[in-house]
Amino acid sequence: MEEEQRRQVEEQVEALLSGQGSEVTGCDVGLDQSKPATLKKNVTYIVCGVIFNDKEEVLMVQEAKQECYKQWYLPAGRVEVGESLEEALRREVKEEAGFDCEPITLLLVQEQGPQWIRFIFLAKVTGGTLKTPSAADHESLQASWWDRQSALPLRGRDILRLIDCGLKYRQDPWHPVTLPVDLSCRHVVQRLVLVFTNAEQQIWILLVKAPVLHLPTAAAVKTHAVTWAANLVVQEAMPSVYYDQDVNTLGIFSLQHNGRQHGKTDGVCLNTLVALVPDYVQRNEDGEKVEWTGTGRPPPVENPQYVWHEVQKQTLREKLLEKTKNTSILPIHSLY
Ligand SMILES: C[C@@](O)(CCOP(=O)(O)OP(=O)(O)O)CC(=O)O
Ligand SMILES: [Mg+2]
Repeated sequence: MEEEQRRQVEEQVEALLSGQGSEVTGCDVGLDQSKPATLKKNVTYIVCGVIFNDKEEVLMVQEAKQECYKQWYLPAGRVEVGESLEEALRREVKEEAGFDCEPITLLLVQEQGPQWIRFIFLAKVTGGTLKTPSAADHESLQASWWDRQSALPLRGRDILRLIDCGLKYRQDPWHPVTLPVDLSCRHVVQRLVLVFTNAEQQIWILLVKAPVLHLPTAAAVKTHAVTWAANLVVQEAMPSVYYDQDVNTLGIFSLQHNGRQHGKTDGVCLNTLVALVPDYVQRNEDGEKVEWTGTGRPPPVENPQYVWHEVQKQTLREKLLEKTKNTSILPIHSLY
């Protein structure tokens, strides 16, 4: 029975690695500290489009808002109730720049806790016309292609890094195309593929045992970064060695969002790869701290709800080791 469950977990991890999602059926950690996500109440999602023309100029919009009047920014805006992230992107680019667009991939997710998550897309123009000053309205004054060299009064310099992300990805698509998977979720959660690897190329994944073996799912709490949820899991699984570990969220395999039912499916599930790396020291059998040599087994779990599963499937092991080494997955940056 357990063997079958382990096999199923490995199958699920392979599916997540290929960018698929899977239904969020429950939450193991943090649900008591988090409420169902409700757009414009306890979560704000922002979409932002990085769009280039064939001269590698980037599409910019001139803001009409009082607080940033006549300053330039990427087309961006808040997701509205009932929208998918891609629908919000298309709407914002149309309203602010006049173009129809098609998302190519997510480039980056930025977060300041579940109450502010920004999804940056690389996208391409598929129709429409550039918004001119004669079409100025409350959404924007106009749009323009920017050569990224000439002086331009910016609403925020934070977009320079986003433009760089887009340029780098166009030149070298260094992670798989990653677009939101249309699966509903009530909370903002991280489903963790939390791994421990050693110098012998072995790799373990931390699993929760009941009701059946599964990947830990942790709800984001508003007082911490979304990615803090992984720390909560490690703290619960191995409290006495928690402070000797680095919990590194390496990136997102896939992202699930549906958004159609306000207050019921406003959540997001981030399927994340997290590496547990002992600090430069580990403890020996006598509990003394010793230099970690990169060999050996993962730190023992102390909570009977958790168990380490050593990956058996060769192809999965190789894929996970490669992802963990090269972090060739969608990045998530906590701006907390
Ligand atoms: C990331 C932003 O700076 C840009 C998006 O916000 P907007 O103010 O442009 O929102 P809309 O009015 O919906 O277009 C917002 C932020 O939180 O900093
Ligand atoms: Mg805007």
